[in-house]
Amino acid sequence: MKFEATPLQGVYLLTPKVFGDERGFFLESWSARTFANEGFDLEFVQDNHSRSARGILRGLHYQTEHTQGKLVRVTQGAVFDAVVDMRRDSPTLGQWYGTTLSAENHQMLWVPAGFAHGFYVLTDVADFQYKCTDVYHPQSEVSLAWDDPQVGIEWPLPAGDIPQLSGKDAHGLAFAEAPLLD
Ligand SMILES: Cc1cn([C@H]2C[C@H](O)[C@@H](COP(=O)(O)OP(=O)(O)O[C@H]3O[C@@H](C)C(=O)[C@@H](O)[C@H]3O)O2)c(=O)[nH]c1=O
Repeated sequence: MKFEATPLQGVYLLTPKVFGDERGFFLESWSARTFANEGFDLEFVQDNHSRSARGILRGLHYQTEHTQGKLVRVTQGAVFDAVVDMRRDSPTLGQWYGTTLSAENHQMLWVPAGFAHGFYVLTDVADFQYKCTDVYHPQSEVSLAWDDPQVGIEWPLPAGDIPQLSGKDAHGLAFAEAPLLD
């Protein structure tokens, strides 16, 4: 597994070692030992799997209580995955990072607690799977506006297109109004 730092402290792009043979491929998507060797002592309590159609954007989400670290990957299709630093004392507060995760590149993103997270689906179907370090806590969930101009995420949207959003994500909070995390 290759661990690459991103411009946002604590966020890592991971590229697993893929063993291909005549049967297909094999990879380790999570190994407590491998991550511990890289200095990540993680305990996951929930695994999630969503499926979405092309043009759907989920997010940007975070929880102010039971803040979740997420190890995210795509097992069918491709998405543009994005995170926004919501950590009050972070030198990169309000900055974003995005990358394409796909079933082909097998890459994963480690998103520590303290970030809003979302993704935009680039293929007809995308299966998105992720491990979380804390439980779902809808009472404290925040939807940050995907298109907040102050954050300025450069989503790879076809010109003029608006992504398909859930009701709550269509009314996401502006960054200036969104609660910050300690
Ligand atoms: C996230 C979640 C949702 N649900 C339920 C609530 C709801 O009825 C249905 C769909 O929920 P949502 O619309 O919030 O699903 P979704 O928009 O896919 O939410 C997810 O978005 C991505 C970007 C994230 O980062 C995740 O942490 C999570 O917030 O699933 C759970 O039961 N457990 C969970 O952990």
